[in-house]
Amino acid sequence: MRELGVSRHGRALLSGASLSLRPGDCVGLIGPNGAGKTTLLRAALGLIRHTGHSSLAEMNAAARARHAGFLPQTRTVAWPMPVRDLVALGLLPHRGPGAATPDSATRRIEAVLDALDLAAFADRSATDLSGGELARVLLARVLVQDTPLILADEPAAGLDPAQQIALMQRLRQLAEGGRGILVSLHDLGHAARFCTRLVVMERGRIVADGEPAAVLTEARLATVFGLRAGFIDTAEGRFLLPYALAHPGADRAPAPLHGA
Ligand SMILES: Nc1ncnc2c1ncn2[C@@H]1O[C@H](COP(=O)(O)OP(=O)(O)OP(=O)(O)O)[C@@H](O)[C@H]1O
Repeated sequence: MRELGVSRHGRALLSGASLSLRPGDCVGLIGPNGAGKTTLLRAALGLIRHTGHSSLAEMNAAARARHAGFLPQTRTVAWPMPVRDLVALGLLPHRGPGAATPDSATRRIEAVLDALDLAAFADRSATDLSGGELARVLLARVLVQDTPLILADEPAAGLDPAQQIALMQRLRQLAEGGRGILVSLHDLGHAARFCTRLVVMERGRIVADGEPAAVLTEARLATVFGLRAGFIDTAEGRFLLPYALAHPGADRAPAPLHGA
């Protein structure tokens, strides 16, 4: 994408966003609430009105669905359909509605359900799942779509800690297998650990793009995120752990509770 911009009611929600996603990239899109991460993902996919250039947005819907899978932040399932059928919808870009599911596709669905520990849910209604279970089912639908690019908007939200790590490992593995991943997330520790590259957004602009260690500096953590963080060294590497507000007393700090 080049110089992507989104404005609403005279306010710029996204300005001058340029970014390329290559095979092998696991790019973490990070930034405080309201920084413009969802806006960038949606504009990149052509889902909202924008200015500038995005190669995905310029494709027709069928071609785009073969190029990029999208996991939106909202996880609404309108119909009480079985999990297996919901996941099978990921095949539509490859075969068209109503076509019979070939054996290879059925095997792919079963393999993805197994890989995400969802086999036991396959016949359950998707509307009867817990939030974290549904999140995994929607990821399964994107994986069945089998696209070279995956854009995911806060896919870790609502997952338990083990599932969050499993998700981040999976996204990293997919990148290592040659896909391009662009994932928005708030856990800076996971961003630093699992992403090959981080793009930082602040007030609708990309303010940094590079390797995690170069991007997550003490100064940036303080100015962009309002955080102080430390590093924990373990046998498996170095981990970033935010532990305090950088500016206690500023508007990010919680107001005191009277009478508590
Ligand atoms: N249709 C719209 N009209 C007006 N403002 C909007 C619209 N959509 C989003 N915004 C505003 O644009 C800004 C960026 O929103 P966006 O959802 O992209 O942020 P985000 O970085 O994904 O935030 P979060 O981490 O909270 O999910 C916010 O201030 C939001 O209120």
